[in-house]
Amino acid sequence: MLNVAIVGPGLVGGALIEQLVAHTQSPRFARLPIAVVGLINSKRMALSSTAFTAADLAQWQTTLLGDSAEPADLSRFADTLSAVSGGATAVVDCTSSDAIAALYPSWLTRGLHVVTPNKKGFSGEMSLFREIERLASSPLGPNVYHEATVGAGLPVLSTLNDLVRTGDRIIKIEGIFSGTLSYLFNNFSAPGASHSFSACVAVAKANGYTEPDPRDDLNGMDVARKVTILGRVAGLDIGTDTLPVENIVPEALRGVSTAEEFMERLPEFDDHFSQLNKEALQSGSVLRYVGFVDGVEGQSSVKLARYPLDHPFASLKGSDNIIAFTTERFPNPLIIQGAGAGAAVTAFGIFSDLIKIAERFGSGLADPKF
Ligand SMILES: NC(=O)C1=CN([C@@H]2O[C@H](COP(=O)(O)OP(=O)(O)OC[C@H]3O[C@@H](n4cnc5c(N)ncnc54)[C@H](OP(=O)(O)O)[C@@H]3O)[C@@H](O)[C@H]2O)C=CC1
Ligand SMILES: N[C@@H](CC=O)C(=O)O
Ligand code: NA
Repeated sequence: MLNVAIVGPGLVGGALIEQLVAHTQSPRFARLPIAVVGLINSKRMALSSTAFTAADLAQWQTTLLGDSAEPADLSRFADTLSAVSGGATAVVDCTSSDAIAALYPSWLTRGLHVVTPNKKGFSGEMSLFREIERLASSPLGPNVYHEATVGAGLPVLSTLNDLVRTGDRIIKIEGIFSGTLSYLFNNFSAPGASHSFSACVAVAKANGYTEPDPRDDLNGMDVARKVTILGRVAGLDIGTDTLPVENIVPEALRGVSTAEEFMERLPEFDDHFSQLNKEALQSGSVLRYVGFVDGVEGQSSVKLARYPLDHPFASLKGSDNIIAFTTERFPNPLIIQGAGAGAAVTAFGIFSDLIKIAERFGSGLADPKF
């Protein structure tokens, strides 16, 4: 049995719970049993010594967290999880919190596996990244998987890891790494497109593509974090503090205090973005927000660029990401493309990581008991 505890069940964590419930109810997956044993948000927590029932999980907001009398206490949450006997236990961090990412070493030290779509632990302080890597490197010790941190559920990090571990040399990785910015520019910057910039941002937010605070997408930091993660997995000493990052948030909007105020005031700047777009279209190009990992010259960057209409980046659809790996073995790049944001595809990436752990550690083991 693989026991799963979810920190921060929001949009993505909620979709994961739905997928896990469908899994537990399907006889096809009986060989890979997964049980949800804990949930915690910033206010409350719920833990079960025998795994939550599918009926309770179907209404987790009310039945499990809403009705729980237990205040959130991350330290007691981890203590209880590490006392589970029977099976392996994975903590899934579905927050975007730096403070939660800083707890991964303590969870790993207690033998808890970590799976997460949260980019902070892998793109923040290099010392934290290295500590996580060190603790996850012991052959029989706990695992860390974070496929959903880049390209949501697309198999980007598993592919990169396989290239690196089999001795290929990464020359460059370039692409469109943000579902939000892909959706935004695919719909805003195309011949004949008539949507305003702010309206496209509002739809990306409503579709669940943006970060909890959409300024993290528009200021380039979300893409910078992904470029950092790719670079570090490829073995580069790279960080968001030194990476050149183009922030497309207009100067006058950078100081607003809340995400709500930012969204309210964004339409004031539609003319500014229309002008940028007009200039690109007049030169036979479209605008696309791109990231670039340079494995050779150390010139990685994140920026808004113009691409001619016949370039593959110019014809992307929806929230698609496109990631092109140029390596010694793949001088014509190995390309991965598909939806790079949204709750269901992100939860799929987390779930597929959990299945890897269940295959290695969980099957055939006893049911959970605290
Ligand atoms: N949306 C997408 O397409 C993708 C998202 N991701 C990543 O997935 C993660 C989750 O995103 P999303 O689901 O949209 O975010 P949400 O804001 O919907 O959910 C985040 C949850 O985290 C909880 N939380 C915040 N701080 C804490 C804390 N200190 N302790 C416990 N719980 C906490 C919040 O709880 P409360 O309500 O109590 O504050 C909330 O339920 C982010 O890291 C994001 O970058 C990655 C790939 C794609
Ligand atoms: N906000 C991000 C979500 C996934 O990482 C994006 O738009 O790509
Ligand atoms: Na991915």
